[in-house]
Amino acid sequence: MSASASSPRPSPYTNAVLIRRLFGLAWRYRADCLKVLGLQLFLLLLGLSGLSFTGLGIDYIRYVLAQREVIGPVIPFPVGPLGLSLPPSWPPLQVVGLVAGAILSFALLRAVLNFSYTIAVNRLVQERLVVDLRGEIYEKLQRLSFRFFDANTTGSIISRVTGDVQAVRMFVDQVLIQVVIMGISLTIYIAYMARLSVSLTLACLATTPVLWVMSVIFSRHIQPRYAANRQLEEGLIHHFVESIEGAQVTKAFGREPEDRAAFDAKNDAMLRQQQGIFWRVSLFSPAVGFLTRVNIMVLLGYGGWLVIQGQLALGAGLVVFAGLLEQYSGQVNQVATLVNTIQQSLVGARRVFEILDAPIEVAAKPDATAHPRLRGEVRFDNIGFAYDGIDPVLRDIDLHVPAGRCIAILGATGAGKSVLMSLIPRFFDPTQGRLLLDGIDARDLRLDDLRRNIGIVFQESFLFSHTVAANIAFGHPDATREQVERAARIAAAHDFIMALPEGYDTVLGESGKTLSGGQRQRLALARAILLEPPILLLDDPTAAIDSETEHEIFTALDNAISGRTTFLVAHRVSTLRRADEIIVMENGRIVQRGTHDALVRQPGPYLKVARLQLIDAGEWSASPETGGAA
Ligand SMILES: Nc1ncnc2c1ncn2[C@@H]1O[C@H](COP(=O)(O)OP(=O)(O)OP(=O)(O)O)[C@@H](O)[C@H]1O
Repeated sequence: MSASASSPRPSPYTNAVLIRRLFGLAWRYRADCLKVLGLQLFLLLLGLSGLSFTGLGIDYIRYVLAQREVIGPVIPFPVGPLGLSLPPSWPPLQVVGLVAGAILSFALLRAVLNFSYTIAVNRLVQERLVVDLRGEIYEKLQRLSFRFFDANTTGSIISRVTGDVQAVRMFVDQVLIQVVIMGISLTIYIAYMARLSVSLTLACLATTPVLWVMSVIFSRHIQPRYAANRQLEEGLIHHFVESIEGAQVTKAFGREPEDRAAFDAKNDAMLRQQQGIFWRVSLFSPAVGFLTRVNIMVLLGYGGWLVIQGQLALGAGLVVFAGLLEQYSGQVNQVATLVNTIQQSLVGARRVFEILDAPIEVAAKPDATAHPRLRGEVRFDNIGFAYDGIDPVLRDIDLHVPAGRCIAILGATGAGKSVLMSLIPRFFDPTQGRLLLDGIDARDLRLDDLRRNIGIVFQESFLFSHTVAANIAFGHPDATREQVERAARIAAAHDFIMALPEGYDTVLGESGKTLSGGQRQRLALARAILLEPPILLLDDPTAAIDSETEHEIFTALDNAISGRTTFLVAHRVSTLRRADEIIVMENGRIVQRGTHDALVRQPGPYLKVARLQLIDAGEWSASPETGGAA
């Protein structure tokens, strides 16, 4: 569900706003649009020329027959458009051949131009507009905060980047260009028909207002259905994504039949909804087609009478008029498709603009100062944070960490440890108080500078489907193989990497799924270490690692950590005691802080945790009050 869709305020995306924005988008490609339009105009002129020559040919044949007194009295020598005259001295067969040759040449030229037109349109929309728009959305998605991704499902985002972008491009090639072409060609057809006979033109086009009324009614009915359709498709993609990601859980619990039934229900709902659209479109198109056929009926009745009365020529008059009316009707028949496409593209455009316009909550100030290298001093100054702006998950956090200190964080699940750490790289901004780095408000630092100074290992690490070496060097692509290996050794990853089929050049499966959880974490550690950042955030990085390997990693990490400001979420006392200071969190507050030795001497949550673990390890020798921990 999109952020704006859930908002009680009316959507800012009215049809007028969307159309204006789409025009703005097309304006960026005006040179290509003009080229496409020019080609279409030329095609139109060629079509008209072919038609005029057909009329001229018929009138010439009629003239020859009249001269030979095969039909009625002698009629004047026919004159073509723009006063063009056929050579009167030529034998009739040659003249007819000349006319046929001209018509053939026009048709050939039209075929070549049609080909160029198709290429030009494809280049405009598929090679430029769609590629640019997808790139813009991708770029925007990278800058959007985590709050956006919490509010929008993966399915919704995927369907916007794929289907909705195509709907936007349809506005350019199938609506905008078509409307201009339609406008120009209908004007030319009407003007040409009116030049032949004003009364016949008025009679034949009498059904046009009915058509416009029908189009407006159709638009009003179909647009909400397309919007609902996109929502249903979004739900379907969301189901797909979740069922692929959660395949293991579904199988483990034997829930495949229920999963299949849930999918079928969504699939059916979408089918029924699409059928609703299909029926409406299927009814509208033939209704438009029928109206345009009525015109032909009028033409034959009234136009035929005008010819018989001698008020209209047969070839250059009635035949050309019939050809023009046919072309006119063909264009008007497109109205059904056009109205349908407009509604689809408006729905798609709204969904694309919702992403492009989504506020970037975490952004650097325009006058943010450059600080390529921080020392690493971190101060939480009376910080509070609430995801929803109402219920705080962090309260009154005051914490000063001088550069180079290691702070371990202990707390029950949901205590706020990860949120606290996520404020340092500004994944979120505090809703109260300030975060200072080297004494500077984090909001005054350039965002990329800030993040390049921080190495992070999350609870669960994401790896890309590149080589092991490329994953370790992700934040420092120019690193040498020696640097990569050194980081891997510190993270206790070198030995298992060397056991992989291609060592450091082994390409990992999707999201690193071919590795165990502990192996993935060690690669993520190596990735963070390689950056040599002044600030390291380690969010329970060894949760998936056995205690022996954890010990191995932390012995090696001691080197990497020393001299860096480190925030380390851990649950094992053996790890916590390595820190310069330990903070204990409960319900979003810091409830205890101090060194391991100090904390085991005072009653409180740390003592409880430490006592249990140290007793288990056989290291607890006396009462805590006397500092009995080993
Ligand atoms: N994206 C989110 N939207 C809303 N609330 C969230 C979100 N992420 C976490 N929370 C809530 O914030 C609180 C703190 O979560 P946090 O992840 O910091 O806990 P934690 O101490 O790191 O726990 P754990 O040890 O289980 O990782 C929890 O109550 C959690 O439900």
